[in-house]
Amino acid sequence: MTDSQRFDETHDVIVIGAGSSGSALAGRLSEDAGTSVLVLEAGADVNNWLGNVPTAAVLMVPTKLHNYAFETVPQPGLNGRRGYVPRGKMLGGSSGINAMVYIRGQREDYDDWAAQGNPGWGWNDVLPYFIKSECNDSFGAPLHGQAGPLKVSRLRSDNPLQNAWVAAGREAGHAINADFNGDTQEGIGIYQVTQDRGERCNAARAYLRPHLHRPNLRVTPHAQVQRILFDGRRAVGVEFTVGGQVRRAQARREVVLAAGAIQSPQLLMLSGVGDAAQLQQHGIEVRHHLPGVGANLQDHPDFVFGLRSKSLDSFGVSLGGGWAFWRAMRRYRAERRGMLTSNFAEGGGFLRSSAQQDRPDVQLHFVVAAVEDHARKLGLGHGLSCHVCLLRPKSRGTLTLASRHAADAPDIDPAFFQHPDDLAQMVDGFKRTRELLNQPSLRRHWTREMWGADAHTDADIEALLRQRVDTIYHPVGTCKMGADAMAVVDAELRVHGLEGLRVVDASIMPTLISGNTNAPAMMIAEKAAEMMQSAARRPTVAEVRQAVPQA
Ligand SMILES: Cc1cc2nc3c(=O)[nH]c(=O)nc-3n(C[C@H](O)[C@H](O)[C@H](O)COP(=O)(O)OP(=O)(O)OC[C@H]3O[C@@H](n4cnc5c(N)ncnc54)[C@H](O)[C@@H]3O)c2cc1C
Repeated sequence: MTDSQRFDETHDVIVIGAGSSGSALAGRLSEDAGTSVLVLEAGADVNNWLGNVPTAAVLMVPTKLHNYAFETVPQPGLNGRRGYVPRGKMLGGSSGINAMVYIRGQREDYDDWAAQGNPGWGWNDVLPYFIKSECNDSFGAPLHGQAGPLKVSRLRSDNPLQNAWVAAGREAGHAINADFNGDTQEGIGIYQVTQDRGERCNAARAYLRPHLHRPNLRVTPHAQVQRILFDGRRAVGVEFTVGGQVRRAQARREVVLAAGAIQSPQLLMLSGVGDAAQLQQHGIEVRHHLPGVGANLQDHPDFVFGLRSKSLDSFGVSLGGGWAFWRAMRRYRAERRGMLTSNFAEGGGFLRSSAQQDRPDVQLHFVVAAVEDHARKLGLGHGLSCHVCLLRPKSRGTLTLASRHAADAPDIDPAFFQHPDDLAQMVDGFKRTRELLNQPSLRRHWTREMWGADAHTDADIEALLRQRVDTIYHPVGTCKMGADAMAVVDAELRVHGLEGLRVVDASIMPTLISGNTNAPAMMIAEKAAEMMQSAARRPTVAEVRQAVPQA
């Protein structure tokens, strides 16, 4: 008996996961009334204050509320500590809990993808899809879009600490950058955010919810896909659980994995696609030996400076802070402005860690709150933070199965600091960031460094980094696009060696981009939607034969 028998429902395309990429893909594909699309999402539809008020993310990022809250395996480079890997579990996926920073990356990132054997993915190729996706309230042509579904706006938090950040950048000798997605990324400035008039604009709000009335679009929350079903080498559907029932849906044209960089490779492996030896260890029948599945995991290693502050413009636990928050709630209700619209990481920067770098290699996030251990540790008082992360790490990790069940976490190993250059570059980045934090305009807003104040020599700083570095939430690369033996998908995002199956999410990035990964995940989906639509319109071999009179 083949997998293709006994289906409960049939659609043209099945999209697994309604995160940043899955929502964008399904929204675009269903614009064609002739294409029926089923979206299966393991999480809920969080269309309430928790999903919409920007600051509410602080309740989800450190907890299991609409968040898988995974952990890494112990990291030898981090003194054996386990890292924290939050991932959104809802319509909108990780864009439902992220910091809303709108960044595309650097031109060279995408030109590198193309040079690695991925035609059609250079900067000039992908820019139109960023523009198509974007509705920017401040910047327009030629680099920005103002008619797309993703609302991108200036922050409405009106926090005076932003001025201190920019002034300190100037004092430290950095260029001031009004648009990190403009001609150049380098410099210090204030981030633009994916917000719609003061509310979070996650991928579901941008691409899915406005179209739920479409008869050809079915979105099923609380549906966890267990495996992809095959008929020979062709993906023909999926098996999923919803409301305690096991169901099977058939895909007439394609199954698309958009479950993100952690769960897309996991589901491929659970479906028998991956490294044969690893699958056999778990007793999984090998459908197709593809050793790159789960390899090539890359993530941004990140250090956070914690700064004690007395400023009531920062978030904190105090009597004065409580009063400020109360007033901010009233303002938010009336105007959708003020403190509650903060994305916390308001100030930004892209710097070269040293003169040897020919383009920015570290990114800063200046946070108007003291963040310790991903906000899992809360203390009394107020504070500020500054993240410094390495943009193009050389370490390569893996994602492997821990069990045969989709509901279990896989083993996530980003291999932080496995490559020695990463640590050395971060030491330089640390020093440049500390220099900036000590400029007079900013220095007057904080009283002391909360940890690491006595780290001055390179050896001290290295030890501090090993003690405290963790991810800044940008895992990619586990189903990498390419043409080499370790590639999982080709440049049209079709899984090598199989039919009717694509991967469309952050896992296909062959190398990590220089910045936050939400807008790129949507760009990937925008491009994939066009590729899938034109593939569907392409005549089959049989149609071509029929059209050409045979001699
Ligand atoms: C805390 C945090 C802060 C971040 N901050 C920023 C930021 O400020 N700016 C930025 O650009 N990027 C940020 N990012 C990163 C960015 O949000 C992600 O890179 C992006 O959302 C990834 O998109 P994706 O489509 O690949 O995966 P996701 O958006 O994670 O979507 C995957 C979806 O698949 C679903 N799924 C998984 N398994 C199954 C299954 N078996 N069956 C059905 N559904 C399944 C999940 O529930 C999820 O909804 C942040 C991420 C986090 C976690």
